[in-house]
Amino acid sequence: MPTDFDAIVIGAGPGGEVAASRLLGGGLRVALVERELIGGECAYWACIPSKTLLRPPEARAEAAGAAGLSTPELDWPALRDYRDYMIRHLDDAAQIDGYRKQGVTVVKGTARLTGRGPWRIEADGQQLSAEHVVIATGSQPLRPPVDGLDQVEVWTNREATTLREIPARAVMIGGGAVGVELGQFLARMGTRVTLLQRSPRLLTREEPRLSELVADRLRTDGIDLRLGRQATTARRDGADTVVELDDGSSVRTDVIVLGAGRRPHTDGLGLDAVGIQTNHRGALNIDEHCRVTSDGLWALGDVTGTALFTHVAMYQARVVADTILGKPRRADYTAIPRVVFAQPEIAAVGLTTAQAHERGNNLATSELDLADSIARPWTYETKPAGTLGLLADRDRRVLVGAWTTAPLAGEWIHQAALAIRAQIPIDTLLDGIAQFPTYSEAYLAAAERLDLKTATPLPQ
Ligand SMILES: Cc1cc2nc3c(=O)[nH]c(=O)nc-3n(C[C@H](O)[C@H](O)[C@H](O)COP(=O)(O)OP(=O)(O)OC[C@H]3O[C@@H](n4cnc5c(N)ncnc54)[C@H](O)[C@@H]3O)c2cc1C
Ligand SMILES: NC(=O)c1ccc[n+]([C@@H]2O[C@H](COP(=O)([O-])OP(=O)(O)OC[C@H]3O[C@@H](n4cnc5c(N)ncnc54)[C@H](O)[C@@H]3O)[C@@H](O)[C@H]2O)c1
Repeated sequence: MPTDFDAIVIGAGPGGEVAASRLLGGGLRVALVERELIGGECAYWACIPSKTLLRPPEARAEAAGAAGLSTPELDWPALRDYRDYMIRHLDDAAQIDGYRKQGVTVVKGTARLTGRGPWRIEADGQQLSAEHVVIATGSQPLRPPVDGLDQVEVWTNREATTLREIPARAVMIGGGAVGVELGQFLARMGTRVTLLQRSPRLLTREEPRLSELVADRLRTDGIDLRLGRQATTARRDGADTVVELDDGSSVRTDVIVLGAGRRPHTDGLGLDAVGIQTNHRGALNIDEHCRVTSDGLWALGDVTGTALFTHVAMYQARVVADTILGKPRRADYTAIPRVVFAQPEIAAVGLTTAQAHERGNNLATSELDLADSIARPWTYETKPAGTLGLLADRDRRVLVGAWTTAPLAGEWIHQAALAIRAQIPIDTLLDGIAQFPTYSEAYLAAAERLDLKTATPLPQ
């Protein structure tokens, strides 16, 4: 049966955009359906504005820490203007125009699946059919179960990243990447921040030692960290919001900022109508080619719940497009870098110690205080900070994990990412030559500390 398109991509975040562009490049007839803005959460309310906002306070702290420099002033209106420029003033007219000129049919509206064999969708009053449908609808913020949350001022990542004025006080709920980045940003802009983290440590998916170092950093920034704590209720008291915690204490604030995780976005997609179910986390199950079904339904990015990063969404989009275009490839999620853009940067890749033990690695670990071991921290700042941890498998003599918090860590973590993904022998790393004086020299120093001979007992 003839179809309107070869492929319809639902959702124009970073994942959907890469899929649409690659499928178009492969000569297919492509429709891109977006209910809000072309560019998705990442471009307007997540990665781009948050990293734009974080850079000036980072540069300011770096200047203050470099010899002979005085602390530059932060100019909030100028930073806010640049943030607005970076998020295109929430206007995607140029993007729509660009796609249409390239030959993509752009439909602005909420897409709903209405049938299969061939796939049919409805969006903006139009019925479209295609051989392939790619679902790239992203995720939405979780609202924690706090009584009275609807009665007080609450910011999700959207309000927080498009903020116009810096609040005097904020209660941040969640100590993951969003909580650490936005919490530090607000604190450095002068907000009195209280951060509530349900777990006993920050960044729960990372090495506990890294969580400890990050907590110390945030406390130095003046953030009141409440670990192992949750809000139970929130209420108004005059101009204040009062947040009550599960230990009986309370905090007065101007705003509550949510960074308590996200859930896959499948509401209203019409999955039931075509017999598709989500898994227990609300995500779409996919196979190694990112197929939801074998008859042309695909999914990628946050909606798959794989690892909620833009680089993962774009990687899956490349896997989907190549497979549709007849060059099948399997997604391999080994060694995805995980960077939190705090100051100093926090970066990790591969397995944590607990994960490595679970997988039966014969594990060797090392931890390096960068200032004790290499020169770059001292030429970089007067009070050098930074730590690198390595995890290696003794039997295979390869790295299986790395974590660090240090200046520019988001850049040089990629050496560990490549070493882990390509299983580069430790002996090659031990024979490596890094430019002097750079942070990259830390890898040799940390690798030399790995005890690759004796077995470590498994934790009890
Ligand atoms: C504050 C914050 C900061 C972040 N910073 C980073 C970072 O620095 N680096 C990083 O890698 N990741 C970061 N992330 C995560 C990153 O934003 C996501 O992983 C990424 O946006 C996922 O891309 P996606 O294409 O899957 O979905 P999205 O970017 O969420 O895009 C999905 C699109 O689908 C549309 N849509 C949904 N349903 C429908 C429908 N039925 N019909 C039509 N359109 C629909 C939505 O409107 C949206 O535009 C951050 C997240 C947050 C919250
Ligand atoms: N730099 C980056 O790449 C970057 C930046 C921001 C976000 N992200 C992505 O966005 C996703 C969402 O980030 P996130 O930080 O919102 O989620 P997250 O799942 O990483 O962390 C949420 C944290 O909130 C805590 N929490 C949950 N409910 C709570 C409650 N009621 N009270 C107190 N604490 C509570 C959890 O224990 C958890 O540690 C992440 O998966 C991350 O990959 C990436």
